Amino acid sequence: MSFIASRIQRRAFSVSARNLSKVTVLGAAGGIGQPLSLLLKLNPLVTELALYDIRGGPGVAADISHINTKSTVTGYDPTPTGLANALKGSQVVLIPAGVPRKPGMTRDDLFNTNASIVRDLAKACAESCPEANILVIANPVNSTVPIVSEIFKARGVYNPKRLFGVTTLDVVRASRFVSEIKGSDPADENITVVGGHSGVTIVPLFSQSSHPDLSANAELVNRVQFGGDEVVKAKDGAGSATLSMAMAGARMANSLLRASKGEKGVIEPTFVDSPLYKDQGIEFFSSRVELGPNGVEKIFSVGPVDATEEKLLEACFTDLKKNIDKGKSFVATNPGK
Ligand SMILES: NC(=O)c1ccc[n+]([C@@H]2O[C@H](COP(=O)([O-])OP(=O)(O)OC[C@H]3O[C@@H](n4cnc5c(N)ncnc54)[C@H](O)[C@@H]3O)[C@@H](O)[C@H]2O)c1
Ligand SMILES: O=C(O)C[C@H](O)C(=O)O
Repeated sequence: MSFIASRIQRRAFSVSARNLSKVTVLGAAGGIGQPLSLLLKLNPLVTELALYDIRGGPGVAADISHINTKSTVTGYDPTPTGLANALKGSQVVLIPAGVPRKPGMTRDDLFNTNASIVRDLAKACAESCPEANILVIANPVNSTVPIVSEIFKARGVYNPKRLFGVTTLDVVRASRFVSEIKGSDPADENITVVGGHSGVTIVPLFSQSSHPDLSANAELVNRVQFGGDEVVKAKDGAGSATLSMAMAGARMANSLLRASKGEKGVIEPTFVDSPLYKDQGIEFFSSRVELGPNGVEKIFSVGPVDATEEKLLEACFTDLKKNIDKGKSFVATNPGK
């Protein structure tokens, strides 16, 4: 083959490789995993969908694979080899694997079960797809994201631009709740929510929206901070938000895929390794983040806040720091196999 022909062939390969987007869901047979996988199957940017769960992955995959969109769908056996194959070549890995809350529980009450699930899945990711974008949905997000970072660091493959705690549901809720009050279209309500993803660590910044008066609406602020509890209570022991979460997770994955294809100006709120409050010992923080081909492109600062929001941020910092430290020390004391 001539030099030019081989160059053309190599270029064609790299262009088509760039157009291939394998997305993996770990926990694909669960309450979130199933509708999330369905929404990903409907996304034309996804070319290959890999579904893994400790039970039921192949069944969900067989079902979804009959949907007549172009992507291929494969369900993997719950074995180390199945997990490795599900992850190999993946560009985006979503992790909703883990137990959900029951009424009366906080997200932190899930730590004892979910920390080791996420730790072990993170090890598999570090091994099989160290360059993938990892989107952590499993709670408590404030602690599970630091767990993933510690595992990647220990293996020398940590890239802070590729690790995301999914906090999209908080802005989805905030815009919906505001629209209910204002009688507006939620699509027109852009509400910034910063901090973390549990209770008082969720800080909506209504002063930055087109309704600055709403920052004084304590009931609304509380509803955004504890929106998850509303669903847990209504489901009465049958779990937490799954359908709205699937929509939020699919939106975040879609934004990452769009940005990875070169689209500019794609911004999502997400819990990332962030410089914003590192001087106060807070290593991860959710704020508006511009996404790009390398994952995190730009982390926006919180911006101006009013006196009420200043107090909310103070309460957020105290809890968030504890949650992050808890995740980090878990890996130090429970490194697993
Ligand atoms: N980030 C958010 O905004 C947000 C929103 C809603 C729920 N969540 C969290 O997402 C998690 C999942 O919620 P759900 O309602 O889908 O729960 P679920 O119990 O319905 O589903 C969890 C799935 O994970 C699987 N699983 C467990 N261990 C696994 C492992 N080691 N490998 C692969 N799969 C494994 C289970 O078999 C199950 O199918 C919970 O921790 C919940 O708190 C987060
Ligand atoms: O509330 C929960 O436990 C699930 C999730 O974090 C949510 O915000 O709905």
